[in-house]
Amino acid sequence: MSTVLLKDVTKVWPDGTVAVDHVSLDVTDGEFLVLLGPSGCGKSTILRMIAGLEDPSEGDILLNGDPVLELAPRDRSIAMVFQDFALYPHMTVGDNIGFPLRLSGMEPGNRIERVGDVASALGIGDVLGRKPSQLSGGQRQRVAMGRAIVRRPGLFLMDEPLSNLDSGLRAELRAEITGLTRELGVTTMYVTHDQAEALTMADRVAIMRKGVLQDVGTPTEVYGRPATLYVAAFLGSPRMNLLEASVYVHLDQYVALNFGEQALYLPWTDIRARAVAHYHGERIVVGMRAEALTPVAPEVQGDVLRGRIRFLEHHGHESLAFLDIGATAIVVDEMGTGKPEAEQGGALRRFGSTLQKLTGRGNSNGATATQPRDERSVLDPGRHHRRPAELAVRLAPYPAVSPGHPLAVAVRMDMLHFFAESGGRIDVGWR
Ligand SMILES: Nc1ncnc2c1ncn2[C@@H]1O[C@H](COP(=O)(O)OP(=O)(O)OP(=O)(O)O)[C@@H](O)[C@H]1O
Repeated sequence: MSTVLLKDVTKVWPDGTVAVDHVSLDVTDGEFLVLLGPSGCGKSTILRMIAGLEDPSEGDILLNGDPVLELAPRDRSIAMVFQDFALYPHMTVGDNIGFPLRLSGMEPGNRIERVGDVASALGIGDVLGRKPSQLSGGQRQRVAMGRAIVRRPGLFLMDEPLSNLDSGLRAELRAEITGLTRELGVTTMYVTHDQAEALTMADRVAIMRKGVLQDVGTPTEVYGRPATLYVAAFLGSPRMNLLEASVYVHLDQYVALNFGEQALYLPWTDIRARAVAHYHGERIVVGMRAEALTPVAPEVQGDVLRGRIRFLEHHGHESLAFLDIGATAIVVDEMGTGKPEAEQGGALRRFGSTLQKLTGRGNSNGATATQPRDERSVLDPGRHHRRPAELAVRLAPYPAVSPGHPLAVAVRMDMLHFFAESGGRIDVGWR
């Protein structure tokens, strides 16, 4: 049983690369936490620091409340599995799995029993007498996992253990890994760049970008209410539609989100309207996932966007239509600091200044209206770019439409996401 606590941890390599940038994270006892992010974002470095293989440049890492660097390696009770694992080729599967127990001096009878239990939990009980060369890739990876977990570590660290396997095997092993770690109650940190893997396996997902922790939450939280534009863009398939909108406030009536040729209206009674109203006269990014969009008959009015199908993608169980709606899409390459907008300190100040603009007087919540415009984070063209939007909409498997057809889609306003151009989420009380 283990807990892990990272307190403001930074890792700067000697060449100046900041691999991990002030990351704070806690992993509770028995939790399965997935570290998710693109290649080079610092995931492996975090695991290696927790294992005591690298020292943090700043900050503390506590294992069960004790600084990890003060613990002797044998007292850490950590097992690690990597993408490139090496089995002992001359040993049988059983001997490979049992090797750590032999090293620790466990008596052969107990050893054989423990190896048998682990092997059958991993579905390799029938190949214990084989050599690694006589196994499939998936079986070899199971042996590597068995060898890591057989000592019953308190903490299991896995670094992309499935990335060399084909997709069918990956899906199968995902379920086995989560089943096994839950059964054993072992705290697990699992690194991957595969968002589907993260969302299906994790109790909680921690999403990283360029060494910075962007968001931490259950799969439902990070998918349903992503903290930053980057997280919104990273999670989900098809990707979230991210549209540039200019905001216009009609006080006490609605907040108009203008997408160019058409608009949506957030009623003033909507709890998020006031947060979005801070951006009166400015541009924000409105996110809508395909599940927030439902094709409707052309005559339907209300919260509807209309466009023409540019192209269709057939995925077997569904089709995706990509609509030209005369709007501008934001394509995220790299986004600002990735900190929630509230932490960037702009939201309250901007609300004050917006209300002043609208009413000519100060606001009622006591926020000051002194934020100069040029202090704001602005769109950095090097970090994300715009292009004509192709709104992804889900259709039935064999839709009775083809490219060029007009299509109207009803928009679930309660499923919209609002982000500042600097990348932070702007609807207050967002989770
Ligand atoms: N020993 C090292 N010396 C210098 N830079 C390093 C070293 N190890 C890693 N880095 C750099 O630190 C950053 C983070 O690397 P890390 O391996 O933690 O990323 P990652 O998210 O695990 O990537 P991947 O998914 O590709 O393994 C990268 O920019 C990488 O090039």
